[in-house]
Amino acid sequence: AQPSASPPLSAPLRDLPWGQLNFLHTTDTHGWHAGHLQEPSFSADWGDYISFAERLHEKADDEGVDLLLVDTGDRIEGNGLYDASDPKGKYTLEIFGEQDIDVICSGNHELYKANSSNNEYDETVPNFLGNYLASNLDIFDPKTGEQRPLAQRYKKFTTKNQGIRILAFGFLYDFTGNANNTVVKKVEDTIKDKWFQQAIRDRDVDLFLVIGHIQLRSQEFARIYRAIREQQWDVPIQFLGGHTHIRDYAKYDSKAYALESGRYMETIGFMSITGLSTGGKSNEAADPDFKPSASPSFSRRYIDNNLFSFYHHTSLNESTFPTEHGRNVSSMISSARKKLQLDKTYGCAPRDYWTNRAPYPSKHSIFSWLGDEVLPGTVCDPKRGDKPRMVLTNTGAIRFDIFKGPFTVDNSYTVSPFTSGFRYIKDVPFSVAKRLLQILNQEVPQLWPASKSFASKMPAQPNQAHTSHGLEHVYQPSEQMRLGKAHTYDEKDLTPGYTTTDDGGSDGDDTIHVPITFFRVPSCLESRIDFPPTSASATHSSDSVEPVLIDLIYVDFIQSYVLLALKFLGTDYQDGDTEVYMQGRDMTSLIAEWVQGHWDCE
Ligand SMILES: O=c1ccn([C@@H]2O[C@H](COP(=O)(O)O)[C@@H](O)[C@H]2O)c(=O)[nH]1
Ligand SMILES: [Zn+2]
Ligand SMILES: [Zn+2]
Repeated sequence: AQPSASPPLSAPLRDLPWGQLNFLHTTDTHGWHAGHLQEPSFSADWGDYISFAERLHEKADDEGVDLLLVDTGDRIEGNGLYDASDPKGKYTLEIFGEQDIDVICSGNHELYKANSSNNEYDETVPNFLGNYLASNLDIFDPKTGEQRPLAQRYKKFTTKNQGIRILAFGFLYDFTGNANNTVVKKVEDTIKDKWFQQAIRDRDVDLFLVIGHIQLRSQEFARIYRAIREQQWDVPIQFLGGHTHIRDYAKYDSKAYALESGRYMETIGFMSITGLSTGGKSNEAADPDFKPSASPSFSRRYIDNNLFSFYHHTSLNESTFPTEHGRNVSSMISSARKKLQLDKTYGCAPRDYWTNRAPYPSKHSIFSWLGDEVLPGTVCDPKRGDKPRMVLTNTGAIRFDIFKGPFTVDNSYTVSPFTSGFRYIKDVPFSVAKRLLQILNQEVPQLWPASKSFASKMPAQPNQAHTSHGLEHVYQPSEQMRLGKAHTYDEKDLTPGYTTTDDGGSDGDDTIHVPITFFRVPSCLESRIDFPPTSASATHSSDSVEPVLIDLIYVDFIQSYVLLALKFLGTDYQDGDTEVYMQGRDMTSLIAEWVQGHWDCE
């Protein structure tokens, strides 16, 4: 990380619970490999993570235990470092590939576009050859057109220090939104495959490791768990998941646990197991009394991704912590950011706008801002003029918050990275269109943003007033932090942050925080534009009369759901009735345009 983003917080920390076998886990990094420039809690970059992993490897080797690195996908889409380059991923593929990852798999985001899955096949798989697993994922080879596994289905290996024999799989949930150059086989079908059934019958295994871009409390993981347990009732199983962007830890049985490690480089998951058998390098040979424990112990820690945490967990400091390799990767990141001009400012936000930290609708809700200001100010296709129109978007199209202050090129991608354009159906009866939102919000959970699941883990507080909890502290280093002074623990000095409750209790987070309040948001929102006013003085859409016909505009990502909802309402619109609206525009460019026109920096 750059010095300006260095150690942010002098907060009380829980130590890492080291064991015989240890994991560092990342998931859903979505291009945030430069870390969070506006939030010190998450300000370490991928280079710092490389230093961290190298230092922990040294520690593991000193102690004679093992450390494995895992990544469970969604490495792309969500940050200028990936999305602003042409082609996308020009810098991040190489930056990410610098980390030495032992087991890795694909997320859904690698597969939305043929271009990005081909990148996996041509670059990421060869870079992690032998470690990239694709248990239920095929690709049509871009050169031959032949359908092939994206990577090997599973791997068996023995750990370096303890000699633990591990059989590992790498799954993706039953994703259906992929481009037509890949094939995702349903988990329930894959586990019937001969290769899988043979693999799980292997008796010379000390641990099954199932990594997946799959949430922990899902049918997919439950099916894999049951399939393994049908053959091996007693062998420990470690699951490492992702996709829902949350911190979570689930107990399937006393020898089977699962960890999910958040999103956007906010969290480095740490998992440890002690009491495993070590058939690969028999401890029994070295110690005739050695017995694997009847019930191994599992433990987890969610590390806030910042240097303060990294220094603490390595017992090192600013001068002793970074490795040459880590430093070089941090330089690669800052040079890529410069080339992409990610710090160029479009304007300055007058206040914070939250995805889930403010209720919707409200002054601080990013969705209120989008629906009330951005869309009305930007959605107009010259070929349709100022016809009354209604815009529908899924809230999942908005991925991150806006902080008060400079709004940069980078922020335009962190808020909305997707290249989905807009489409429309002309002259839809308003009597039908006005009923769409309610149907979309009730019937289409697939449209929910990942953060919806995040919010749904929190106690529902739909009517609770937004409390800022002094959020300024999260991204404004205190005097003591800047001076690097030691800090005595005192509750009133705690900073707001993640306070996770999971199947292990509420002691999983490394940094002790005061909680942040999260609010649920609907799946979709609508914006009504240029509706006929009731009187000459009317300025708000709520002061308008109902038009008879409107142009129904939506982001093309939700087209199939919009058409389905229209069918449900008794109409018969087909794909052929839809047309492109505002050719070449997407949410990223609309937001950038609106900010440039409305948010001055004084
Ligand atoms: O073009 C797109 C692609 C995705 N979305 C939204 O993202 C989630 C999936 O993201 P995860 O990181 O895998 O959770 C999807 O449900 C949509 O809400 C989008 O809006 N447009
Ligand atoms: Zn994701
Ligand atoms: Zn995902």
